[in-house]
Amino acid sequence: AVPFEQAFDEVRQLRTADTKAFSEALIRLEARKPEASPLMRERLRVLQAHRMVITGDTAGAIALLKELSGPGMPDPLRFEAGGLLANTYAITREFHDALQTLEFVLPLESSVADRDIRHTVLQSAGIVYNLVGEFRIGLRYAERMLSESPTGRSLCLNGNLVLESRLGLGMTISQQEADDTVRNCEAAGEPILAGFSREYVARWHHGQGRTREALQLLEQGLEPVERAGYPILIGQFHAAIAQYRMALGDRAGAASHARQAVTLLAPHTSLLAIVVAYRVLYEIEEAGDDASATLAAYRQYSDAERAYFNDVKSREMAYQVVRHQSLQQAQQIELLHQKNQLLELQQRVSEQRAQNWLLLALVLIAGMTSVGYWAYKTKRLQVRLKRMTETDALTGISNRQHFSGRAAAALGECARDAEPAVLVMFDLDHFKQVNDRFGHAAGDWALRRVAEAARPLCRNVDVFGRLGGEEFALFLPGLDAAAGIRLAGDVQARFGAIDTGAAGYGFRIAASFGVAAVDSAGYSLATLMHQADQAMYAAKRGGRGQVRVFETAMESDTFEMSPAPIDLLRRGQRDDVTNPAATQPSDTNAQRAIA
Ligand SMILES: Nc1nc2c(ncn2[C@@H]2O[C@H](COP(=O)(O)OP(=O)(O)OP(=O)(O)O)[C@@H](O)[C@H]2O)c(=O)[nH]1
Repeated sequence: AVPFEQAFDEVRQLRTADTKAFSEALIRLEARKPEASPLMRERLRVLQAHRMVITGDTAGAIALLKELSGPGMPDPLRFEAGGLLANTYAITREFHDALQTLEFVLPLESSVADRDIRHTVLQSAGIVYNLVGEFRIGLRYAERMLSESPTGRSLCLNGNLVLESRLGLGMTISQQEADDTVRNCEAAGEPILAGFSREYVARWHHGQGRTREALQLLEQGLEPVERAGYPILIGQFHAAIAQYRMALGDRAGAASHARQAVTLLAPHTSLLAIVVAYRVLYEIEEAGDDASATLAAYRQYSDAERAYFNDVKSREMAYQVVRHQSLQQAQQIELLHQKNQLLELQQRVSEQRAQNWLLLALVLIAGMTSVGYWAYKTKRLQVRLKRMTETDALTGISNRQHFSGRAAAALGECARDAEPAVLVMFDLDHFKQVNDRFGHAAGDWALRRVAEAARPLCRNVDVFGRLGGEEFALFLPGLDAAAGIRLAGDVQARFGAIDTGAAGYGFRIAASFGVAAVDSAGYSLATLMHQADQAMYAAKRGGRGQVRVFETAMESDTFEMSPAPIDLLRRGQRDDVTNPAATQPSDTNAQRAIA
């Protein structure tokens, strides 16, 4: 007999290709359980959960998969089981749970070396994101997997994911792509997946006005799909055939297929295919002269349509609920809120001013106490508002504007007393990947931890601010460049100690630091900021995770590389110039920073 692991892989490959053979082979494999390693035994349970899903015991599968993807289990197992769990939730239409499961499952991808397992889970993720209307994310997963040259079943699934996402986004598809996808699925011996690809391609043909081709494609594919025995897919075929026959004027054929679709799909009230089938039946009745039959058909059609739209809405809602709001939105809201408060305050102040005269009279009677109270309240409001406009909403430290104001004032004092001063600027490394891989909420979490980590190292006279995005600055009056370097090192060490596990992820936080002191910049904040930025830029270019002090050579460096003005280099273009990794996703540095 073949070794257990090999037998296991063979059984696993059967799971969608031939469900009956899969169930039988799984029973034989279960008998060999004593030979299996502890991890393989748990993976065997994942396959058992898969069988439960196939046989309709989704509740049993969910309970088992929750256990297998639980926090105590090894990461690769959690990943594999969690992927199937998300998939199962999608089948039971619990999209909120599906998305929440993916939130913890996807970051575990790096713990799994086996491409097939990784792709299986990423494909489930792609399918779920498409189901909630996030086709762009689905497409991104599919394209990422395609870049790893999948074969067989995986190639077929990815092709389907690409077609589904592109159709969802209203993008174009090439004839070649459409043909290849169907052919790849057929070649993989996956009749059900081949059926799905035919269905997508037919939909595309129909959308392009080639209804005859769409019809032919489905009619040719109907027989193998019926043999594969997956009722939803067979129903979808019948519904689409009915729709296309109707469009081509064949009412009798359309009616017969529509009825078959309704019979097969009746338990799944929120499918688009059932809406299509009912619409065909309604259109046929409408052309006849039986008014009450027309009305009855119309009711069924409109009920189905309403159920479908409600379902689409609730899926999209699930995504919105699970996805944490992006910072930009949050900041915009915050800004509006602050503006409102300012207006409110201005109004209140002017109202209060008007009332002050009246108050004067009252003061004569009520005494000074009430004036004091009034002034105190106004003052408190003003102070609160001032604080709000000065701080960065996410991290609670100074925002760019306030930082600049305070640093300029402190620098002025240093100039007057001929004291040293140093500016330390830093920018988190590969932060985009934190957002991309773990979501904006994780990125926000990291930004807050970063501010918290650096703040305790500041003295009262120091100014600490967030300049924007993942860029921060510390202004240290009375200190020189050497002290700035030391501080940068201490801050970096504290970043290294941040436990991202607390946020449920595993990534490393590091930054590139640029230091500039008044020895080189003079007492101009603009020059200090510019020089610290140049030094930080050199730290990025030098491999990130380092501290660099400004040197005049850096200045000329920049200009040699590009004649663009500094400002332009600062925004966006800098990556292209200094970080070839930006265009090479396989950059090993980038991988390491996240791992
Ligand atoms: N979560 C979150 N992300 C932010 C915020 N502000 C900026 N970002 C993101 O920070 C990322 C910055 O990316 P890049 O400028 O490409 O830099 P990077 O990925 O850190 O790479 P290097 O700086 O070159 O090491 C972008 O993805 C921004 O969307 C924020 O307030 N919250």
